[in-house]
Amino acid sequence: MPTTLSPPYSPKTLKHPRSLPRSLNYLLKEQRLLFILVGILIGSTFFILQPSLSRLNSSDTHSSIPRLFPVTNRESLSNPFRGVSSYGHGKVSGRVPVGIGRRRLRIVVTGGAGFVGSHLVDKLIARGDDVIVIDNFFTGRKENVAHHFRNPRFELIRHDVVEPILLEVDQIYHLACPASPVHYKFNPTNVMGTLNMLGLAKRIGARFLLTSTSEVYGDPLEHPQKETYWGNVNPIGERSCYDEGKRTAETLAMDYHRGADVEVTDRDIDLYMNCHEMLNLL
Ligand SMILES: O=c1ccn([C@@H]2O[C@H](COP(=O)(O)OP(=O)(O)O[C@H]3OC[C@@H](O)[C@H](O)[C@H]3O)[C@@H](O)[C@H]2O)c(=O)[nH]1
Repeated sequence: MPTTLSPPYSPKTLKHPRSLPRSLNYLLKEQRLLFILVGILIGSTFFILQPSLSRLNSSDTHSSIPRLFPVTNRESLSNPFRGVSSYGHGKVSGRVPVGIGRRRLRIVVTGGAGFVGSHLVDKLIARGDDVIVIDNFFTGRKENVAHHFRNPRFELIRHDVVEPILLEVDQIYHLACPASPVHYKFNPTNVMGTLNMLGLAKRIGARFLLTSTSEVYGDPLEHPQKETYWGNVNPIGERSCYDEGKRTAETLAMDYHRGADVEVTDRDIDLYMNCHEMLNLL
């Protein structure tokens, strides 16, 4: 065999890995480094300024809405969300870059055909969320929400919250409650209804807002009532089933929070007549 023939296979010579000085050299050539630094600077300025600008905008829009009552709420005892970022506008604590808008939420409003509920529904729909109203029309009226009927983001279910219901939502605003003495005497909504809705919140991991009332303090001896005040209550009076019902609902809500990690907040809706405020609570 002739020895001059070249071997059938010659291994490829390995490229030298780029050495550090060569990479630096590449970066420094043609002012590439300068361009990178300017890019980083522009990017960070944008992300730093953007949240402050959007905060400015949102406070502008809020300023036209008068706060009807001082915000002395029942928060410090019962709101485990303090310090937790809220989905609502104006309270967003994280920085959300432009283009990544607020996620559209699916929300249940029980008692959404009532006075307070229907105004809350208007606000939620205007904010861009999907809203399901559950109401048995005990005291509420279909007409209160009729203007949303053609909106695909709105649903109305005739249902008594005293019976369980299964829905997939992110938040539950629980307002269903017989509000006048003639009605609330005969109705276990506050206990059974709240229990069912808390059970739902627990199963699907939804946040829960309970609309309470200053009547839980009974005939208070302190004015205004502080979070730490427990009230002066009459458990056997004419109106007691309303107060006791709401108190039980609060107890249940806190038990579900402590025992099942349900994120709850309960609010004295007498002080929170402004639905705009309520919107930012969950
Ligand atoms: O068992 C019931 C009772 C009542 N409801 C509904 O719940 C709604 C209650 O609305 P109302 O207009 O009577 O009362 P309001 O809107 O004034 O107050 C309501 O929201 C704020 C809460 O603090 C009150 O306790 C609550 O009743 C009605 O639409 C009623 O039909 C139920 O769906 N199920």
